[in-house]
Amino acid sequence: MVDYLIVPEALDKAACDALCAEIRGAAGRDAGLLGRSDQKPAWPRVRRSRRAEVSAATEARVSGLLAEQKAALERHFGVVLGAFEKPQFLHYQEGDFFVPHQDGNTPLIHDESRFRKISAVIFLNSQSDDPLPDNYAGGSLVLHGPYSGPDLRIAMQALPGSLIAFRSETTHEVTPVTRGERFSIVSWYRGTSS
Ligand SMILES: O=C(O)CCC(=O)C(=O)O
Ligand SMILES: [Fe+2]
Repeated sequence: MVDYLIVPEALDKAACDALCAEIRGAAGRDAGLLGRSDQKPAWPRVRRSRRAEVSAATEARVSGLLAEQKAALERHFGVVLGAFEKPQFLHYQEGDFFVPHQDGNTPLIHDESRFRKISAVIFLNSQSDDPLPDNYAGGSLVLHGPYSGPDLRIAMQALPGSLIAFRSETTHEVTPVTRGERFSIVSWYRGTSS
């Protein structure tokens, strides 16, 4: 079993469309690992996507939304959460991907990521095999089963505006985008001790 929560329509369609347009037009750079900018060259075999620099107003709006969701996530996962990290605004183009990984909260890696308890992803546009200019194919967010059921794979349905939350130690990946552009927002809620 994989423990995850779907919050439908955390953002409405108009807000999603505006965010996609802003991300597409914003300056950006390769998204590093752990959001670090000191990894040069980028890690093209592990992850390929662009992290956009959106306006302060947009970032504040999304941070407000993440703050609003905190209580529901605490209830669902049975954890007490502290602050969340600065949201990242991601743009994947054809061929972009993120290999299977964990975002944090694993005992093996003693870095900043150990403070992450819950990962949140907000989808901003739709995945569909029916080609339309604002949707994409491929680019599935897939959650992997735990040690007790490692073969399990759960592909999340990308409905614009829905927020997906899962424990940060859950292995997950973004499969390569095969058509179009994919837009998402990610952030991580930390525990209370950091
Ligand atoms: O873009 C996504 O759907 C998820 C990205 C991700 O897994 C990450 O940034 O850690
Ligand atoms: Fe991730």
